[in-house]
Amino acid sequence: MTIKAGIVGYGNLGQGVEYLINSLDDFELFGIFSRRETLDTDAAVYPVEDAANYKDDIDVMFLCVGSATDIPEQATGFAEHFTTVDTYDNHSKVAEHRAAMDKVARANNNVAVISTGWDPGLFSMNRVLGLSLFPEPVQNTFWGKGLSQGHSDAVRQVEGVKRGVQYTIPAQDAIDQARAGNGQDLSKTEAHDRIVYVVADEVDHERIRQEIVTMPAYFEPYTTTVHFISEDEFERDHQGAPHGGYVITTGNLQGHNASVEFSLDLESNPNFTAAAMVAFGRAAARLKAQGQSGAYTVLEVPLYLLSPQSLEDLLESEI
Ligand SMILES: NC(=O)C1=CN([C@@H]2O[C@H](COP(=O)(O)OP(=O)(O)OC[C@H]3O[C@@H](n4cnc5c(N)ncnc54)[C@H](OP(=O)(O)O)[C@@H]3O)[C@@H](O)[C@H]2O)C=CC1
Ligand SMILES: N[C@@H](C[C@H]1CC(C(=O)O)=NO1)C(=O)O
Repeated sequence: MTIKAGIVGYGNLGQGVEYLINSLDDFELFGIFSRRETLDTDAAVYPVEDAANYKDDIDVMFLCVGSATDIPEQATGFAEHFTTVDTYDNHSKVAEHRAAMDKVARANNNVAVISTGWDPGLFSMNRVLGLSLFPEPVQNTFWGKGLSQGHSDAVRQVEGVKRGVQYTIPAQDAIDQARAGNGQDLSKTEAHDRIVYVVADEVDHERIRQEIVTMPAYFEPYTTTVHFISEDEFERDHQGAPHGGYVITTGNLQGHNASVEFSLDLESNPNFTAAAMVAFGRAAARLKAQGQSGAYTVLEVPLYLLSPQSLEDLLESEI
């Protein structure tokens, strides 16, 4: 089965998805749907407002737009016409997003796999797995040091921000405590600092700083530092998007300690997120082919559907 893919949004994530779709044997790229008329790509480019005209040409539409505003405003409109995959990562509103996508996807006999990527995504899967293993599990999640695309997108949505990125810094002593099984009293908000770099006109600096540090869900619970820099400094010092993190779960079984750790070390956050998104896109196409409809988080997608191999082959080689 060759999966015909569309991409909405040609930012960091959209470019990563394009690379993967062009690299994989079971996908082919129909085109890219953008708010901009010209993009630096060899792929066919279409106005995003015309997307519904191509509903019969695309098996899976990858929504590579921002989570701060784009997904809440646009995703259900795509789920009306397409089977979709998104990386929505405002954790506090994932259940709300799932309900909205489920209603539209079911009404239109489409599948919507939401909040894919690594957190939410692979970290979510590993948190649930770790918590399922022990009577009294102790679990901690750490991100970084690295560039959060979601937090950077949220910064860029603040009026007056011309360029913006956010780096997440975990406290090493907190990680050490979690690994030693002493993470029960750790607070994720106290265990991480958030550092933001912004290019903006000086007259807007104080307002922008306040809007960022008080931004609910993204920054308000954390210690956040905002630096204002020049365009030249931004170009010089803020290229690339490395990231990573850990989900650490410890527990005791009849007097025997156990520690379970899932870690990521990413040279490119967007390329890895795209890899997770495309694997769930493969699952979305299969769920649709099975006659399924509605919204699915990563916790609800059978793992084997992500693989390019058949279940039979996986049972032979990977069980
Ligand atoms: N769940 C997870 O683990 C992860 C989730 N994410 C999510 O992915 C989302 C997208 O991240 P990312 O791709 O880095 O965001 P970008 O800001 O790079 O792209 C988002 C959108 O902005 C538009 N855009 C990009 N560049 C320009 C430009 N130069 N001018 C005008 N518009 C532009 C694009 O739309 P258009 O082409 O129409 O202009 C694009 O769809 C994040 O908001 C985050 O929430 C990211 C990483 C991990
Ligand atoms: N969704 C995140 C992926 C991870 C990174 C992160 C953080 O640094 O706070 N939280 O979740 C992203 O957009 O990069």
